[in-house]
Amino acid sequence: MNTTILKQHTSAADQPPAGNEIICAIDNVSKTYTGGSVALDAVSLDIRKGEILALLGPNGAGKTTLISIICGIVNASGGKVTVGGYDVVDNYRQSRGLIGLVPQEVNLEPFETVNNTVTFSRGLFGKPRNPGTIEQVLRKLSLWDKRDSQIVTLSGGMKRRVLIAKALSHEPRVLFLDEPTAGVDVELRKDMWETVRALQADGVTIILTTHYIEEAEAIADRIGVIDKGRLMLVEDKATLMQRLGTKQIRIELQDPLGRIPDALSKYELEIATSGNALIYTYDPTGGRTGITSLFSDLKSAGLVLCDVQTHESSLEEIFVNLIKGEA
Ligand SMILES: Nc1ncnc2c1ncn2[C@@H]1O[C@H](COP(=O)(O)OP(=O)(O)OP(=O)(O)O)[C@@H](O)[C@H]1O
Repeated sequence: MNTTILKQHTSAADQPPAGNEIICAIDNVSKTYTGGSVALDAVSLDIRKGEILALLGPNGAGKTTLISIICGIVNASGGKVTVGGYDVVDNYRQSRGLIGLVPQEVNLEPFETVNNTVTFSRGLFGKPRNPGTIEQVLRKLSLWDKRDSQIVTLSGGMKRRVLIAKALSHEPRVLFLDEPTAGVDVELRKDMWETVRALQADGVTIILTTHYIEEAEAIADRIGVIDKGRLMLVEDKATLMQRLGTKQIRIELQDPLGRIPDALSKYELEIATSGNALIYTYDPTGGRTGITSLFSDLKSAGLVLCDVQTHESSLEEIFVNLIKGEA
């Protein structure tokens, strides 16, 4: 999978519209590790209550560092973060209590039972025992039938769900998933996406980091792109795809074409490698698409069509085009 590298890009559209409740505010956060490695450079981002935000970026971009600062595991070199209005440094206990963190690594006690594992995590947050809440969490993650099973007996997918159950055991309002599907097969990935959507339906705000553009495309409401410690872009997925996406029509021809006839030069047309098809690219947001006149001009030019297919840009194509455009 290609990773993405974008130049700085911010606009009024990046800011949440007024009236949206902010659950986590990240203001001008930087991090330089001992030894001089700059992991984050002036990152500002408001996370909206109830959204699924995907932070997309290549290896070493700074995603884990950002999550670790929000969770109070790593200290920022500069800037400020609040969760539910609590400063993550000055009011660590209150802010951390609102956060569930699902780490990248599966770090479970192999011979402990599912129920004990999740119950123990709740205790770490100083919350009183509440078997009813633990039952709800386990049922939500389809682990109730496995509550008395040892971790070692579970499949990889179930172990990942136990990690989520642990993170939800103290009833947080915000859930961070750090690379939830790194290295897992397609089926498990889709299973994880369903789990994430179900949690959102229950009112949990979800922030996930990923290398996979298709993952962001599949489940995120908003997408942030981090590269080399900078937040390059953050925007609603639908707006992003509409704003930057193009549509294409592939027109299969009865007879191969050597060059585009002069009468058609005003259209953005390419000849497909075989010569048996024309590709017409247009902006779906621009009002007039030019399709009607194109078809009429194709006919006047004596071209006989066999088939027509449409194609819309995927998020990956949008990013690749952006990179090409900025290069
Ligand atoms: N404890 C540390 N000490 C020094 N440098 C670190 C430390 N942790 C991370 N870094 C550096 O900070 C940068 C950002 O790393 P980070 O792990 O936040 O990126 P990431 O986007 O989460 O990457 P990945 O997808 O590989 O997990 C990298 O250059 C990394 O080498």
